[in-house]
Amino acid sequence: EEKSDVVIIGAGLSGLNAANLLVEQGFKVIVLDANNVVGGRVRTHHTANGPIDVGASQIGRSYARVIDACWRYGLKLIPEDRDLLKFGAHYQNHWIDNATWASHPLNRCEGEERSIPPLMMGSRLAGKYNPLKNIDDWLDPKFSEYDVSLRTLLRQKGHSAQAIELAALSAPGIGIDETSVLRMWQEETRGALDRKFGTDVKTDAHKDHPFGEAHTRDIVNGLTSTSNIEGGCHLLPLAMARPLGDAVRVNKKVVHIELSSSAGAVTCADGSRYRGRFIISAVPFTVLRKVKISGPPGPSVAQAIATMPYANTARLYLTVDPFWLEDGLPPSFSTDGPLGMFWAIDNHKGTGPHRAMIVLVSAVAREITKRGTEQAVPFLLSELARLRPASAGKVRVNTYMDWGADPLQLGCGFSLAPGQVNSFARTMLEPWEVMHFAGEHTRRSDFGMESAMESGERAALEIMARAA
Ligand SMILES: Cc1cc2nc3c(=O)[nH]c(=O)nc-3n(C[C@H](O)[C@H](O)[C@H](O)COP(=O)(O)OP(=O)(O)OC[C@H]3O[C@@H](n4cnc5c(N)ncnc54)[C@H](O)[C@@H]3O)c2cc1C
Repeated sequence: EEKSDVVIIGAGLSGLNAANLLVEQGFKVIVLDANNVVGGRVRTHHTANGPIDVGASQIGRSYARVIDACWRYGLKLIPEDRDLLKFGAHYQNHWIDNATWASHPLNRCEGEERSIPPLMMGSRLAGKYNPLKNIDDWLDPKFSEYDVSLRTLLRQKGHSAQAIELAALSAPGIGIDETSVLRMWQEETRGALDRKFGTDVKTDAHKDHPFGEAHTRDIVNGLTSTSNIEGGCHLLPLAMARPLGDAVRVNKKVVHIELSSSAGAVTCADGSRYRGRFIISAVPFTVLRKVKISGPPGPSVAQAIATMPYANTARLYLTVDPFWLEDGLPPSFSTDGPLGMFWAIDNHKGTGPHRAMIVLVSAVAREITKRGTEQAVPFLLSELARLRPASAGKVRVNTYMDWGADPLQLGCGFSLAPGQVNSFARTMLEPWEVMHFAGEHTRRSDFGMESAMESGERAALEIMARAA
């Protein structure tokens, strides 16, 4: 049995940030990760066409901790080059041009709903009613009445049946019924803050991006609105693990955590055991709920571990010849079928190969996971060929990633079901005996990678205060 001050479970950004901060303050730490490499949801696949970030890639201007870490470790931030070509939609077996959708015979929406492109309905209507001003308002009990699903909110606001049906195809989070509106607004309010850094986002040809992104190439404080890490985002967790040396152990799948009021012990699948005065769980609750936890009953976090839902995304990364020049249909498009979305990425030349992605979220992502990776890729390619016969022979696969199928993740990001902000989100950070919690799912005010860093910092500070 090996002893340390703090045993950290999970070597994603949250666990690694907590570890580095604790080591700086003189704590002995051990970081255990079940995977054979650190990084978790920051992962780069090295393909014949160069590195592809299949997890996190985008670094906003307001990502103080992530940018600081990149600069500290000498990683080069480069402007993101992922402008999407014009979007349309394949809806009820018809091709829809967003520009003429308002007068399309299939459009049965009402009033101002009519001019919202099908793909944008979920995020536009969710955003329209967002009353939050500050990034932690989502946890303020004064907004507790909004801990409801988007469908409930849209019905309360009198939206048409078709607007709600379209919102269901594109709702942020897991889906229109599965995610609390407060959780959607947390992400949106934090995203709005990011867009305020530097210059205003200009209205440009890419404003109909499904996630509301609009990349500006203006340089402010050395950064464009969205940066990537040259060579791949995975270089960041690798750099953060390096100073920790052999305190980071990979291939260590934690299967049992024993807790008391004075210490904790962790057992791995290979039988190795680690004892610590404190423990930090920095793994998603999808996987923590499969780990046996013994000791006194847990506080409200136990309910969160057992029931917190997770969203999924699966993505097929392609190189394509511009088949849209042949069929005249929109280069990028959303569908109401199992293909999800096809994103054609501008190569800034028009002709020649382009990068492209098939992006599945919500219900279609859940469905693709059931097929298994080997069947998923041919299935998605056949769907693309069915919808766009001109793509035949013009599509090459670079790589594929389904986060719901990864047994160490079982999803791409946390969600909160309607009612869960009120039932446990405000109190779930209370430690369970000596176990503290980090990970993007324990965020208070940030999002994406920055929320993982935020949470690792908070958990480290909690332990420093308790140990003092
Ligand atoms: C497809 C995708 C795209 C994204 N894009 C962006 C983006 O562009 N910008 C952005 O800011 N954020 C993005 N994110 C979010 C970002 O990746 C996450 O918020 C962040 O990486 C989460 O870090 P974490 O430390 O909380 O968890 P994780 O990275 O999930 O780390 C958890 C670790 O726990 C390990 N583990 C699991 N089970 C066990 C066990 N039993 N024992 C020991 N170890 C275990 C795992 O192997 C993993 O390494 C994206 C995420 C995904 C999936």
